[in-house]
Amino acid sequence: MSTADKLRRASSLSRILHRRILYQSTRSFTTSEGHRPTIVHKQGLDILHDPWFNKGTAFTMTERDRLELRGLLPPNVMDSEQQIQRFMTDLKRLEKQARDGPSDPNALAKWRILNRLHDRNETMYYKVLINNIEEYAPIVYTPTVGLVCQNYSGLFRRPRGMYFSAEDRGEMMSMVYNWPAEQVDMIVVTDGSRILGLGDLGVHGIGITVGKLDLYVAAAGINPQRVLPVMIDVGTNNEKLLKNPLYLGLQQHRLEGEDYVDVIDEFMEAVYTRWPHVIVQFEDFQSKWAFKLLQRYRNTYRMFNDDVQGTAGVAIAGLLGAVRAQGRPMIDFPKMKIVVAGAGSAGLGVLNAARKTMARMLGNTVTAFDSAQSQFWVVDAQGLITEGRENIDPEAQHFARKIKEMERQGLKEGATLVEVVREVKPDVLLGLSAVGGLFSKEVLEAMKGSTSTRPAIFAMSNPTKNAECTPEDAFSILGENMIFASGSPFNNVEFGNGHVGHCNQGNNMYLFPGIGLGTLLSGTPIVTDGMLQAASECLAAYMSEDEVLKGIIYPPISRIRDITKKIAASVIKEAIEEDLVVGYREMDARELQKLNEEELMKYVENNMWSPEYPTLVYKDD
Ligand SMILES: NC(=O)c1ccc[n+]([C@@H]2O[C@H](COP(=O)([O-])OP(=O)(O)OC[C@H]3O[C@@H](n4cnc5c(N)ncnc54)[C@H](O)[C@@H]3O)[C@@H](O)[C@H]2O)c1
Ligand SMILES: O=C(O)C[C@H](O)C(=O)O
Ligand SMILES: [Mg+2]
Repeated sequence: MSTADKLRRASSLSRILHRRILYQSTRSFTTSEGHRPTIVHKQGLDILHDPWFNKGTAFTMTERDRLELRGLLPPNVMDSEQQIQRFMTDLKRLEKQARDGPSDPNALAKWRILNRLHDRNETMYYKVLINNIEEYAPIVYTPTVGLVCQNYSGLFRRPRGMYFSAEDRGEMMSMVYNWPAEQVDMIVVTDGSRILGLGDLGVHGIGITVGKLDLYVAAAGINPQRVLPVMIDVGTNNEKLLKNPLYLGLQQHRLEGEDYVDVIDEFMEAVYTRWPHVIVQFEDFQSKWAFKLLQRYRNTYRMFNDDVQGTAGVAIAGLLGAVRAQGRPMIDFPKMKIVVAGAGSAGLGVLNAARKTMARMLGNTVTAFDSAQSQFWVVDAQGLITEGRENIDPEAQHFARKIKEMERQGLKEGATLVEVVREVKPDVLLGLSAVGGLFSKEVLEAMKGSTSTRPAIFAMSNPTKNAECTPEDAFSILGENMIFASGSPFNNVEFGNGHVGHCNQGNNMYLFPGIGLGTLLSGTPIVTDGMLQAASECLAAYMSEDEVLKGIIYPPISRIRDITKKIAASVIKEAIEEDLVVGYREMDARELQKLNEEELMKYVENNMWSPEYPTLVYKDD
């Protein structure tokens, strides 16, 4: 019997056993008032939102099936004692001094207040978020969302989104109908295996999908009634969670190989059967699956991987900004020497896209590709990657440097980051390593040798504590002239002479909402490289000459709704160019093709949801 079959059998046996116990216990207590069943006239989310009937995670599996709750709660069934223990742990934590991150000690408390508002009144929640996006994006999104996922068992109150678990195999096609919305435009899905730079957080990773969708609503105006956060729980390899009785997910190691792919396949089939036009964004899957799943689905479904593709587009836009900031034209990009620390889903995504962009600028010939390749030096946990590396990840293979060539540069397989920076003297040092402080004083000192007139540091890892360095560290060593970007927000640095060191936020949030909205409104059946490139170029061109010369290479988050609109329009234009445009609602492909620039922007704008109360009218049917 395969592992999958064994698991299925074990789960159905436990359900039968559970049912028997339940039956026996009701039989022996039939006379006692407290144990008479309560008749309810509701099912699904209506039950979970009713304080009289809601039992949260304590709904048994049989009840979940009876009441159409399957998939609407995390998979681990808890008893009321455990529920109270979870609640009390959280309550007590508040009594201690909260240490929520370097910039805001009250971040988690703010998240709770916003989360409660989200549960009570969606329109008001999004109005608050949109009107104060600069202040609250760091609460609902990175960095606080990382802390939320780490503390999710205590913070969990009312479920949001859907949970598909390894135990639901064979059931997903019917479970999707437990979701109340007839139409879903956008799904963000994770398996919780690499949440930001925090590692495997299992089922608690659901928080990141909620955070990403908050930005879809706030920045792209996707209707909040049509978004769906999804957690696919295939187990966790986080030993702490496996031992924690209050963990909300399946307490088993992660499924691997075909068993794993079967679960993801079943999920994709189920959601596309119910909502054939939905767009699925894959988020925070560990690298080994991120690439494989992207290849598996990208030509069949409307999907993309944010960490691989969104990050790549944002990084390219930033790199082009760094070229312009030197007073050079973008076309000089292929001359940049770039050292990348981190060769996971994000690092390799950036490397592949940057190489393609350079090669295109050089004429797209074989020599152009080779020449582009030689502009990158990649350092991972084992140091510089060369062709001498044993068991090299096939995705990283393209960027492995020739041993002879490296010897000429005074470098060898496994050379340390500081050695590489010292020898290469790069224009850009870009980190996607998830190692906080990796750009140490020594590394930044080595960057002083950069041959660039304006060196750039991209410390892109999240959340804040994982940033490869802080802007203070970088500016204090490299001086005012340097360009700085980080994945999580930091404040600008004041030099005390009236000058300011700009801290740009290089985060995929500047792209994914626009990619999703453009995909939706063009109706394209797939998300192509051309569309991603168009999105990235649009972001690169968004900053004015004056701004980039001041070192401002990304827009402030206060402009995110405007930039998202423009990115969506650029994706639609590319879909038209590639003859993939289908249209959306009453706008068909032919009409869409006829729109001029201004009309296209109006079309995008008119389809963006805004948080305004509609007039409600009661109709009994
Ligand atoms: N700013 C953004 O928009 C953005 C987008 C996606 C991911 N990220 C961040 O990027 C980080 C990495 O994500 P991922 O999916 O690629 O993770 P991953 O775990 O797949 O990859 C991490 C990589 O870093 C390497 N690494 C580890 N220690 C290192 C060291 N000491 N020196 C050099 N390299 C080292 C690993 O070998 C691996 O190649 C995370 O912190 C994530 O939050 C940021
Ligand atoms: O979530 C973010 O803030 C960016 C990115 O998707 C990440 O995984 O770090
Ligand atoms: Mg991510």
